[in-house]
Amino acid sequence: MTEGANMTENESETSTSVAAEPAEETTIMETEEKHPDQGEKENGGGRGKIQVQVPGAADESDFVHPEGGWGWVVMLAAMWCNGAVFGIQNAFGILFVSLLEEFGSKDDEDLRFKTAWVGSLSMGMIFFCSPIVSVFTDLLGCRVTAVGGAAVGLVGLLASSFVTSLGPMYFTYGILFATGCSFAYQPSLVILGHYFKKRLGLVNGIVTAGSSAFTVTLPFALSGLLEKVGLANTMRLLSILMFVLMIAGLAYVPLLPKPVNSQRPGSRCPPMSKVFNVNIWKSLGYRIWAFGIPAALYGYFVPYVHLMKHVEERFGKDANKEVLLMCIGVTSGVGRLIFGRVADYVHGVQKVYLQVSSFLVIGLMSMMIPLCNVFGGLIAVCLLMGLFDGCFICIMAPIAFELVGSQNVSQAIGFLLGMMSVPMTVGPPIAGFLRDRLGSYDVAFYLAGIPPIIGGAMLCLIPWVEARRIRREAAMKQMLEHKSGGQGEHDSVI
Ligand SMILES: N[C@@H](Cc1ccc(O)cc1)C(=O)O
Repeated sequence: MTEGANMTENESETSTSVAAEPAEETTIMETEEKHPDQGEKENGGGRGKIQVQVPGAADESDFVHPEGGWGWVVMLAAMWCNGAVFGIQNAFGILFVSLLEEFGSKDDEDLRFKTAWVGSLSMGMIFFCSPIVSVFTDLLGCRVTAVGGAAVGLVGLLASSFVTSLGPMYFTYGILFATGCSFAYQPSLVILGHYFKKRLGLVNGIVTAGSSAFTVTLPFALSGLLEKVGLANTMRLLSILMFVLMIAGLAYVPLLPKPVNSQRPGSRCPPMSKVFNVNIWKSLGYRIWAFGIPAALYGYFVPYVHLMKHVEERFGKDANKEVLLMCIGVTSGVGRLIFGRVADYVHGVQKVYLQVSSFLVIGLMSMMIPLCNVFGGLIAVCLLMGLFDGCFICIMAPIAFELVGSQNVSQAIGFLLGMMSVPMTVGPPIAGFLRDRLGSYDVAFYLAGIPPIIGGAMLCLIPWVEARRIRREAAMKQMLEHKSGGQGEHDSVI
């Protein structure tokens, strides 16, 4: 299906593209719970990141989305946001090498373990804050949240440039900068639903390609800068990206009317049931998914943090290591487009198998890293890793739709993002610890390949559980029909 172009009425109402939680002028649509098989029709292919936006139900039916105009400026601003936030995170491996050199002492036994915490805390915080950011976006609106978040991120990054040891860096880069990024990121996805309805899939695809574009270019820029101006000045220059992000946030002029049902009368807060939606937990399939995905991600951020250092150790300081990040960025972008489209042709909850295959390939590729003794091998590994990384990301929203139905999808994804923060945070320090103790990264990369395989195996239960649920529901329905039919006959006799 062409993005956006062939969306049905349903699809455009509940686009799969953006925002994890009901946010400003955004609420969960009060549509009827869809049968899991119907969900496929509504998910519109689910491009890009794994958030879902369901724009405000209030008067949205009367609201005509501009499908362009200022919306294109908003799209560019959101693209910048996606790129700046995840481009910097994805290129952490380059900063990591520099942090080791600048802050580390050769005799520190835990050098890589301690340094990896900086990047992994940062990546983890972005996800950890997700559910909280949704509430803020609800209360303060997209623009204030995004601009405020970018300002905090800017302060965090600038402060990091003045820091000369790891301790404060955990706070400035790992907490402050990342919290700001999280607050800037989520509204950038929510706001797209104010401007686009029919084209939301396409626009979201372009916006998420921002992360791939920055992942392709930033590593080269960072390496050049680190060499020429040093770590502190490089961070100061990176702050410019955050400054532009702040300005970009000003573009998020809200258009949708505030939904009447998203707040209690006389209160600025949404009702508790909107903040904590327990419906998602009723689906066993979702419960398996919400634990299987995080279980698969313990190794996810390990290559982003440690691959650059591993390449230096194996191929020497002059190896063109940035090319590897570039490969991941390129194929991840391509993967999002290809697999987003492939997902449209995969029936219902069977889409989970696409994610299972992604994890299998990502896991195997991670295990292949230590086996590559020629640089070309690593390039091949990174190309494949990126491709299936793109698949895993773009298939998230469609699967959430299948498992919990359109009205619960934003909560389902918001919670999942929060859960993902744990493996994202602990994976890289464990890999660093293994490298510190064992003298090479080999075991770390072998082990990083195991969680995706275990998590993937867990996900294989989902189609089976869902098929069983559908069978039971059908039997129940038949029984009820039978009963009410019998009742009718009885009544007529009387
Ligand atoms: N490497 C991923 C990081 C990521 C993973 C999951 C997400 O939901 C968002 C971002 C990217 O650049 O896009």
